[in-house]
Amino acid sequence: MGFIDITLIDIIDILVVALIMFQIYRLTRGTNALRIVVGILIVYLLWIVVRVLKMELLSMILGQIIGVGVIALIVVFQQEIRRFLLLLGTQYSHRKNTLFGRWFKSRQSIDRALEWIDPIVNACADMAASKTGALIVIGRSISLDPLIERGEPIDARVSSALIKTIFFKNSPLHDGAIVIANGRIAAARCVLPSTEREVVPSEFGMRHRAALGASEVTDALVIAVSEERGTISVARKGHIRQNLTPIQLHAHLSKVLSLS
Ligand SMILES: Nc1ncnc2c1ncn2[C@@H]1O[C@H](COP(=O)(O)OP(=O)(O)OP(=O)(O)O)[C@@H](O)[C@H]1O
Repeated sequence: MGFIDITLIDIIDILVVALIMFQIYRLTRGTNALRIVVGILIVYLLWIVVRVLKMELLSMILGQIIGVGVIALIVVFQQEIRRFLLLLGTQYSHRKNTLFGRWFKSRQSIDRALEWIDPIVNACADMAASKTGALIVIGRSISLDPLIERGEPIDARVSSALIKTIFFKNSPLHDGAIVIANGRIAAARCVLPSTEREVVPSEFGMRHRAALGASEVTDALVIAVSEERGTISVARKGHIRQNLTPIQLHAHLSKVLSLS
């Protein structure tokens, strides 16, 4: 074109910026952080306009604000930056799984993963029927050590009876979540990070917010059994599927965990 020269590098540049903006939107959607991002964009656009109009004083002030703002941003967005890096890691490892991992993954390890789905589903079905609240985190590729370390170590084979015993109302371990890692119940009484989203279904209390939160910062599957409603929900990648029947829960776990 005559006065605008667009090279391949420009197109890649625009696509990368669009991708970064989209990821920032995904991570901040529904939280206060989205408003902060919009505020920053407005200040930045204003700065560009002011510079084009050669308004020196205002341009200098806005320039200073943006300069200091970078440090303020790192402090304000600690959580989101962490999530962004985790998301990148997750996507990379997921891609590795799809391209090469599945080639080398033995049928044996998939069968092993499926072995402990039955006890989990049976326990959830029974706990839902008896309206026993529960929170179960099933780890995949991202390490859950930071959650496990804050809980009560268990290191036991996954069994339906053990899960129900842990969440039995009078059990000293029933509060918090259990974490299943490498096919073993690693710990109980684990405290999960709560979602910071403002918009969640009105019936969600702390248990379901914690399920969503843990699924936002890790690639784990998080099952919540509601004490109030006797329903089963599963959170994954920041999305939650509610009111699952035991059969639907089984199908969902089998599908997701076979791909781990
Ligand atoms: N951050 C957290 N990490 C782990 N467990 C949590 C967390 N927050 C709450 N819980 C668990 O959830 C229980 C309280 O759930 P609450 O009633 O507030 O949630 P809810 O989503 O309404 O669930 P329910 O439908 O079962 O009542 C706590 O007793 C605790 O066991």
